Amino acid sequence: MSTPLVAVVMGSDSDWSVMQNAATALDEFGIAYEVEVLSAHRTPDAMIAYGRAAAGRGIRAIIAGAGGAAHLPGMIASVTTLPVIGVPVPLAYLDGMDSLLSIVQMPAGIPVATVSIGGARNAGILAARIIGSSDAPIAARLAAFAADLEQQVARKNAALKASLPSS
Ligand SMILES: Nc1c(C(=O)O)ncn1[C@@H]1O[C@H](COP(=O)(O)O)[C@@H](O)[C@H]1O
Repeated sequence: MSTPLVAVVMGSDSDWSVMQNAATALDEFGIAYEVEVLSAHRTPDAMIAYGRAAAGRGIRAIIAGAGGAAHLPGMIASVTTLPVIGVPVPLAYLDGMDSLLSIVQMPAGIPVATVSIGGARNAGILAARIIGSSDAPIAARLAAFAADLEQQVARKNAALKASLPSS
């Protein structure tokens, strides 16, 4: 197994149904990652130790997802210089708005790159872009991925037009 380059962390195992989409995206780009449940609220000492050690272990980006009072992404960002991508996880109440606002409104100096509510797939792709900025094979896979998306739109556009009565 290759050394993980990305850490996918989450406040609870209950976040996995959302966060697994980040892992799937990383798999698609062939990027090794590790997964960890950590909580700024429930396991503060372990969370800080993990954040402090991550860069030294070769991790290059951290994806952190949490729901509700989502302090995990910001707290992890405060104990590392690695880029941190925050994923607001929607819970039963407030539709994830509480999580989004908890993650996105960071004080200047400690950035968290926040994706959309439930947007773990984009978090995985953004981490791939971070790795790809200094890794030519990953950058090539990202370019091929973007070209494929473009072709998909062209195909759908053609199918839509062909389905119109005037066609
Ligand atoms: N927001 C946080 C943090 C944190 O920010 O440190 N730790 C757990 N949680 C969140 O609590 C929610 C409910 O957790 P449980 O399902 O375990 O009760 C999860 O979405 C988790 O991310």
